[in-house]
Amino acid sequence: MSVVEIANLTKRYGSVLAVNDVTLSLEQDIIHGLLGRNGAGKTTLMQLLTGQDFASSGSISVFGAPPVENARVLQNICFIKESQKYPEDFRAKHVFTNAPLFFENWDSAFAEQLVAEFRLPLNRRIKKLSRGQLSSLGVIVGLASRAPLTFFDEPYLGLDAVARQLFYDRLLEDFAEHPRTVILSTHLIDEVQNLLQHVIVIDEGRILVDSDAEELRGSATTVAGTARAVDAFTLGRTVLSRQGLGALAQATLSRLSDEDRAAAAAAGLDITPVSLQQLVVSLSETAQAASAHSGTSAQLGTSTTSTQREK
Ligand SMILES: Nc1ncnc2c1ncn2[C@@H]1O[C@H](COP(=O)(O)OP(=O)(O)OP(=O)(O)O)[C@@H](O)[C@H]1O
Repeated sequence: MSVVEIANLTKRYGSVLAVNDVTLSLEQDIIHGLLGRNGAGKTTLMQLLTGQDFASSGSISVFGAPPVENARVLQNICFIKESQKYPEDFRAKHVFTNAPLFFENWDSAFAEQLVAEFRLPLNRRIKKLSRGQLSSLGVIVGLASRAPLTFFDEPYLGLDAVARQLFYDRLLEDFAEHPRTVILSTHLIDEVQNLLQHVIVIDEGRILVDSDAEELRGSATTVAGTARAVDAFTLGRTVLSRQGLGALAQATLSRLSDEDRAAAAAAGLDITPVSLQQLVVSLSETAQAASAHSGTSAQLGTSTTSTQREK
């Protein structure tokens, strides 16, 4: 069942198309990754979905209704973002005393546990918190709110590696016990790749990928070897990216059949699966090249459309 349905959604800021004709649905109780380069449109999309901004055109349905000024919808949403504003003079503890008023499923014991684990100083004024501590505060609210629809927009700027791992661990554990729909926007793709069940890649406001994460992981392969062997093998196939170094080269290709693999191995090529991060980079590069070539926003090559939602 889908929690979010958007159709032909567009958001313009003057001449900037921050979100460009996006059609998408988000399934209930799934952890989604929302990935893309700086300025791709991730925050704008989340602002539209959380009723913080109006669309220029298109439709949005969240829990069956448009989110803007819709209390029934908004009370089921938690949006954690770096730019969160708190009342002047608020201390961290005030956030936790107020949170149950906003979040029906708020779990105070879980919040307390997380405060201890993240070592968040409760009595300190929020404006005095370090960047990482401020991120911890957001992450704790996002987890303990147990909102049916939870958005994390780059939630961990400034968080150290230990705290980030803690976030991933607690998210997965708590999600297992209390499934909900999560949208996690991040640039740290390698770190979260095993956390994500569904991956959405946005570029210049358009959806490049909308795919089950497992399917996506198996959807591309890198072959490496002599440039001559790589080029012979890739001739006639869709190449997502190619790097060369002197007489050596490697190319990332979309899904290879068993026969393709055997042929690559017979040609002396090394075959390795592509990480989600490499894949996102390759797809973004392909899209950019296509965009530059056609003068319009990119569509992926035919062989990668299997990773895109059927429209
Ligand atoms: N209020 C605004 N006025 C004008 N342009 C805006 C506004 N908000 C966003 N934009 C532009 O819209 C585009 C999408 O921005 P958005 O913040 O959604 O990207 P993002 O994917 O979240 O980027 P990042 O990863 O850098 O946070 C960018 O080109 C940005 O400059």
